[in-house]
Amino acid sequence: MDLVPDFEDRRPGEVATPYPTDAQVPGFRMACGAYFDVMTKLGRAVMRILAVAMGQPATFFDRALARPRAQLRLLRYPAAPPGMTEARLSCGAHTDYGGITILAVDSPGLQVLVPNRTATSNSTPDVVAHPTSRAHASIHGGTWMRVPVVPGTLVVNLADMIARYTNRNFHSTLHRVVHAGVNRDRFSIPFFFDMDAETVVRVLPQFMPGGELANPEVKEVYFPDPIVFGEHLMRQVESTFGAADKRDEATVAAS
Ligand SMILES: O=C(O)CCC(=O)C(=O)O
Ligand SMILES: [Fe+2]
Repeated sequence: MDLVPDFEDRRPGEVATPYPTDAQVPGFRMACGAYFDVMTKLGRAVMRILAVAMGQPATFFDRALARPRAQLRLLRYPAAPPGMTEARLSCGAHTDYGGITILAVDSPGLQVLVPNRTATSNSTPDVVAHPTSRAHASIHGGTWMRVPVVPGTLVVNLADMIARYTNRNFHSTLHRVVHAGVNRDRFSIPFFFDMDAETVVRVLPQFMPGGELANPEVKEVYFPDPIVFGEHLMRQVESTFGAADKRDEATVAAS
């Protein structure tokens, strides 16, 4: 049995889960709205910092973020049933699709892959457990690192478009959730802060091999062609949710 999140605000092609009424859960909707607004402000600030880190003016993303694609998900991973000890994926290995994800978690479970650039005998075989990791053909395994829970902090994951702008000098973090053998629920709140779906994304010249910001070890041009973010999004959503049944078949050992 896999432990998958049992609530999120929407799945592709579906309308958002209706909010409970104020009589049912007083203040819930208002709190979600307030959190969304604060995260949008934070998202803009983080993207400005990221722009500077990418050698661009702080305003680099402003146009693409005039109408951001922002989504808040409220996830609950149910506690493992009594007696279940097997380690199974609660959320299969994947990368997020757009700009950044700002994540609040209440308990451990999130793991990120620290990739090897070149093949070694220690390569982790289950990196290919999820269809979207096809995008990671150049990553020859790596080590799953447990992300510590530090009260009062948020986790920021870089997503696919940042890897594209930087020719993978900045990674779009491959991550998964392992919440098994734990007898209490886990809650997490990812806020996906992405550019307008019409944004055209191409590798910045500074990150091309030999470019002034490029790691000399990165010799390959991973993304020769520009893409429209919305098209990437559609493809990834189809491959992720279309294959959801197969997604978590692989049993994983938490490293
Ligand atoms: O629950 C988590 O910690 C991560 C969730 C996640 O990666 C996602 O929803 O994309
Ligand atoms: Fe994610």
